[in-house]
Amino acid sequence: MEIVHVNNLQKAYGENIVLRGINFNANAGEIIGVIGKNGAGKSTFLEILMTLKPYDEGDVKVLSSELRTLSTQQIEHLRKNISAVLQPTQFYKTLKVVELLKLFKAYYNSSMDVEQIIKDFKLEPHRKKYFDKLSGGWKQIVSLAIAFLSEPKLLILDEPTTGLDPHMRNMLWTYITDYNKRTGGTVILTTHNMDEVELYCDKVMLLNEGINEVFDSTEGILSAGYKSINDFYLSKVSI
Ligand SMILES: Nc1ncnc2c1ncn2[C@@H]1O[C@H](COP(=O)(O)OP(=O)(O)OP(=O)(O)O)[C@@H](O)[C@H]1O
Repeated sequence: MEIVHVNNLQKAYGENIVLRGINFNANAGEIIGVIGKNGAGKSTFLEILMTLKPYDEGDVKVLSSELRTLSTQQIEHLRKNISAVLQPTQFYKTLKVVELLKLFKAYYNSSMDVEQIIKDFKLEPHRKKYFDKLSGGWKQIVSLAIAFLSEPKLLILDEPTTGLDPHMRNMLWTYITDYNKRTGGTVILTTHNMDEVELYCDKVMLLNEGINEVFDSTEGILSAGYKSINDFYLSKVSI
């Protein structure tokens, strides 16, 4: 089942043409890594999928809805089935971690167990701390835990592991892959860590000069003769 379908997507900020014709699709249950150098347009692409940014040309279908044709109400409905963690946030100043998780559980009407989430994300020592007072990495972990709490069909993560220590990075990837196996949820993420892409992603989209220069399975790329995804990236992308 197709979860996302993108055809000839184009997006400019004024004179700066960032996306020049992206073709992309994500099927149910896939984990897809979007890679490319700083400023390539990865976040812009994810924000469009998340219905947070308008685009200039092309078709973008998410969970069978063509974004351009949706009313505000339909967009709100669609957003309930998508979860996203974009760049780390500074809100929720006055709530403790456990209160935040309970609040979002109620908001999403989620059947997930908050105590299990606290355990899975190693949040026990931080449960009574104010979100505002957590370190950057732990804020990110809490934001990720909240994203999973909605049991989304589509999860969009912008550099989810940046700033996490190796144990937390490992914990997050274990959670993502388990979630994906358990629920069949689709995950689209950006990262600059090519080892993670190689280990955990089914498919890779390389954004370069505004187009999807490569969109292939991780295995397909490796079987083309590259030693690693890092090797592939360095060969394909110039500074
Ligand atoms: N709101 C905005 N207004 C104007 N230009 C923007 C805006 N957001 C992004 N850009 C520009 O669009 C281009 C792509 O930015 P984007 O953040 O999508 O890239 P990225 O691949 O996610 O980069 P990075 O890896 O550094 O996070 C950059 O040239 C950036 O300056």
